[in-house]
Amino acid sequence: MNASGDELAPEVRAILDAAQERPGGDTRVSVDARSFPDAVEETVADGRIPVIAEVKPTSPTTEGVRDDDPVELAREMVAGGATALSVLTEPEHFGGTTDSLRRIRDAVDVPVLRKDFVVREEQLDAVESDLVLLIARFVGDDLSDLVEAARERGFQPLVEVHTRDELVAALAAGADIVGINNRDLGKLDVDLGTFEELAPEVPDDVLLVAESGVKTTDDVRRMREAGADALLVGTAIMDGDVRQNTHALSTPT
Ligand SMILES: O=P(O)(O)OC[C@@H](O)[C@@H](O)c1c[nH]c2ccccc12
Repeated sequence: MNASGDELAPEVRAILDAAQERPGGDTRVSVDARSFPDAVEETVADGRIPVIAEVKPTSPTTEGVRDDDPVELAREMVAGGATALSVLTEPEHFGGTTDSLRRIRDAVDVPVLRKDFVVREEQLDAVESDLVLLIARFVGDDLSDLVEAARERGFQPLVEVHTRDELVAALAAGADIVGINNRDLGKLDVDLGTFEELAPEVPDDVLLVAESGVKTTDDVRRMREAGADALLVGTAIMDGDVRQNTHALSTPT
């Protein structure tokens, strides 16, 4: 697999070029992670739907920037019933910072996913988090090594895939938390059918997350019926009252 991905939307190409240059941390982190599988189980036992709410100040597919205090947004998401949070730390295209992740993780007690374009081992050391995103398309042949490097530091790696080949690579790398991204990072368009197509190929003991494009309770139901253990929602939560939006999407209808 080509680690850089040849046919990428220009915005994504720019994100990836910037990510490749980004330095890592100087010292190796050692994380005492909050268990994501336990958090999912507790939510289900509570009769609610596990939602990972994403603090995403902006993105290449969003208009404008939300400049509220990220910590306040995070608290509201948890008050609305979020099982976990996803925090963008990519600075140039998503308005994220490692500092806001640090502050958010101090302020809440749910597991926090670091959302970034990690392509080299030392970039794992930039900041502590409970889960860390590894995007199969971008790490290519280094996936197994990065999964292992993440686990050695105490992170729970969430491996993101968009195609069958990437899913096969993720499972071969030993991923036990897999996110199927409905957004094609080549074209940036979203199709919930991606999750429906790939989910049946995922073994039952893998925790499966449906990512991107989930906007309504109907979308939530559709992804749950297709086998999603949890949903990762950004835009539809960030648009408006984040507490109310999180509550609506995590409440069974
Ligand atoms: O805003 P949405 O459509 O709800 O999507 C959230 C999340 O899945 C999306 O932000 C995302 C999925 N994979 C990524 C990788 C990097 C940055 C962002 C992402």
